[in-house]
Amino acid sequence: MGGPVLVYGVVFAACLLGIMSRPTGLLAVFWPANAILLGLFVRAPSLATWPGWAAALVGYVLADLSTGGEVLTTSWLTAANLFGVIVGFRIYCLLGSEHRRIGDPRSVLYLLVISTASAASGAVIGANVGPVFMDQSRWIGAVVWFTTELTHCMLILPLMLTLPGPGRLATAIESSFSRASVKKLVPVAVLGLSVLAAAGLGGPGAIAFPVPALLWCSLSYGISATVVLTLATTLFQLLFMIPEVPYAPGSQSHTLSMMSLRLGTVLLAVSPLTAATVNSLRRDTLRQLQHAANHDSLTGALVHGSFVEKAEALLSGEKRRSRGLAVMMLDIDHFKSINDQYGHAAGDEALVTVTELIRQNLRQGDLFGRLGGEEFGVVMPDVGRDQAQMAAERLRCLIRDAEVGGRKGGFRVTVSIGGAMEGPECSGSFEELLARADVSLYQAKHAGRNQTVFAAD
Ligand SMILES: Nc1nc2c(ncn2[C@@H]2O[C@H](COP(=O)(O)OP(=O)(O)OP(=O)(O)O)[C@@H](O)[C@H]2O)c(=O)[nH]1
Repeated sequence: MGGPVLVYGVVFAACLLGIMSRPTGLLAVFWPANAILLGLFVRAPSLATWPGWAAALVGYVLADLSTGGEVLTTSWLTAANLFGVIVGFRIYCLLGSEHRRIGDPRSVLYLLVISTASAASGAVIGANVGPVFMDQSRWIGAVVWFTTELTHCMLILPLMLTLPGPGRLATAIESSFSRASVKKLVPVAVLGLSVLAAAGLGGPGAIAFPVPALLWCSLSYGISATVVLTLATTLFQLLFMIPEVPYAPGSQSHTLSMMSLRLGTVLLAVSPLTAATVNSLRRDTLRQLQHAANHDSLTGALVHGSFVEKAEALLSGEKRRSRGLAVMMLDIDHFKSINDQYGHAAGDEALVTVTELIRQNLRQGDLFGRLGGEEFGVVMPDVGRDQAQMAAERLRCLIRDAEVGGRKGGFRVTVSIGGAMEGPECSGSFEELLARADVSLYQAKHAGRNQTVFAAD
């Protein structure tokens, strides 16, 4: 029940907004209802049920009738509005979900094609606005309807499809402010300057002045921020910068020239939006590649190189803290015979079990990685020797008591642990610390395995 009520409320409010911009007896200048309804249904397809469409119809009709619309005019205007939205929505249903949130470089082009199809469909019925509202031909009526609808779709749909939900929006704004710096604000400042320069200099080419700055913004910020900046720039241009055309207002040539300028202004947004999607896809791919390069595919733990790199960074930061830093090496005992006895897959399962146990029992800020084969490394910053030894023993006992592969007759594994401390009395590089932990591990193995040995300071 809540869905249709929401749809009705949104359509009714959007229509009232449009009607407010409608001079008496003329066509509305701003009509966001169709693009908003299309965006709502594309974003939340579960709302596009029969009751949802019926609620939209009631919203259109009641908004018009309650503000003095005549039944016949209201009927064909509503038919034109709804027909355009239905066509747009049906085409969107044919596309993958990534295009519904503008997550692919082709999404903006699809958006343009769908907006064109939706606007053209509505214009077939909406062409009547020519003779009824403008004292012009149906052809001019169709052009005006088409241009107005396409403009609104290209302005409103990107925002509706990319705006994060309320929770994510608050987090995104918070993190943007926390990461904001003067350097990061340069592209948006240049955009502001180029818009001002365009407004100041004027002329037919001025609408393209902000495009380079918009492209810079699209390469510097995420897709949502680019959509907002593009929308703000385009709206500013549409409201304050459309140049005069050399035709008498009200003439056919004047109407066509104004529509052409309006369309050209909106279509300039295609490049920055496409660049933003390409850039955000590139960033996501890089992030995934970086994660794959830094983490072991079986256990998800850091690989040797990344572990050492992060440990060295931790060690250089640690020197400024009060307590020591512990480095431990954990090695599964007789792992070769586990593989031989239970099979390689069971050996892998043992590696995953040990990884999970270690990971779950470390503090936030501790570092953990797989050094190779059945050998793991742990760095605990800001600990004393006793505390580190206790933590190592606890890990050893937890691993000893856990069962691997319980479903088809499980088995147990043990680990030997070698540790070394870094502190005021025993400083050194991470390489030296790891070498001392390795010697302790060797001693633990030599002394019978399943035990912890810490190097003397
Ligand atoms: N299942 C599995 N086995 C691995 C993996 N990486 C290394 N191994 C095996 O781990 C075994 C390590 O054997 P060793 O170095 O002899 O050590 P160990 O048998 O644990 O003996 P100690 O360390 O002395 O207790 C080798 O048989 C490797 O093939 C892996 O990713 N999965």
